Amino acid sequence: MDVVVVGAGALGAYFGGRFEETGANVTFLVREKRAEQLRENGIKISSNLGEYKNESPNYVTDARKVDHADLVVVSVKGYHLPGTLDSLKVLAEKGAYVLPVLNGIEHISYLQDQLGEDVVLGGLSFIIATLNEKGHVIHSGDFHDLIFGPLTKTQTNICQRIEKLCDKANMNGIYSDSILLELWKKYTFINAFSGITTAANLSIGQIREHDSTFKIAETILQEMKNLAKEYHVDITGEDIESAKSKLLGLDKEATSSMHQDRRKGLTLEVDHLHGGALRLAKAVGLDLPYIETVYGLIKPFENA
Ligand SMILES: NC(=O)C1=CN([C@@H]2O[C@H](COP(=O)(O)OP(=O)(O)OC[C@H]3O[C@@H](n4cnc5c(N)ncnc54)[C@H](OP(=O)(O)O)[C@@H]3O)[C@@H](O)[C@H]2O)C=CC1
Ligand SMILES: CC(C)(CO)C(=O)C(=O)O
Repeated sequence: MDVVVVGAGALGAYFGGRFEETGANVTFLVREKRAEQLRENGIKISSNLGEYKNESPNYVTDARKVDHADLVVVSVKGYHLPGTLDSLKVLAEKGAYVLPVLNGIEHISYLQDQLGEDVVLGGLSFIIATLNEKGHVIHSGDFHDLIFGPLTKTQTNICQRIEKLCDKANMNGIYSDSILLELWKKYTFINAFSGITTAANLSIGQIREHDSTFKIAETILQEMKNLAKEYHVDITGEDIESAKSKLLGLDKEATSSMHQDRRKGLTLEVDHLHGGALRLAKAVGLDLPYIETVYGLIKPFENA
């Protein structure tokens, strides 16, 4: 399969590297600075689940240089998505399907509007990954799940092909028949987890020590359930309990990628995640007071 990865950051370099490892033809579509890093340092994954290195990965800085693509994995931050649009249009015109793996939900309808409904697949990931100063992936934790699935009936075949590719790869690829629900479940979890850890500037263990602080995360889960319902997505009480158990079961040092970005002084995805929930809520006349509060607390740290 010919795969283009747009955004060779933590996620893109990880999953792109894992696909490359199977022998798939992977091209990283990157900007100039990252191209220089790939030229000098290649792709490298450090992980307890298996190391990988490619000293000379395929990369381009211009989508028009890609001859053919079956699949485009989009792994940029929410605030960088508009900047990828011209490239995605070029690749979609060449017949590629687009698999975004960003956290959040608004990007799905945004991409569908721009590229056409049939082009955009549903995708998300559970992984803890970051890039070091050389641009190499540091994967921690013992999970590396890529969940994907069709958002229209026409996408079954490409999703089966992705499943076959994932089966060969060192990752946990999961084909979901209800990817929209999975996207909302992840969005629910991440808004609670990234919201409380980033706003409090604490890892999850310290949050759990204070009932009144943990309660904020629990209430965000509930608010996201109410929001999903307005969009005809049924997140159940059991799903909320399972998200809460996940927060309770995480290693005490664990924290969200947004909180890690805050610690590093990087730009935060708060507008894409919590801001997105507030926009969706406003459109249906719903109040999300806890999410609004957390959004306000994180906002001053948004820009690097
Ligand atoms: N990291 C994690 O553990 C997890 C992250 N996620 C989600 O995945 C998404 C990606 O996160 P992550 O991989 O951490 O982000 P990173 O910041 O590590 O990577 C994003 C990459 O996108 C590149 N980029 C931005 N704009 C463009 C463009 N126009 N063309 C090409 N490349 C571009 C950036 O390159 P440049 O160097 O040029 O700026 C950067 O390398 C986010 O939505 C995040 O919430 C989900 C699960 C876990
Ligand atoms: C919770 C986690 C680590 C799961 O992948 C995540 O998506 C994030 O922090 O952005």
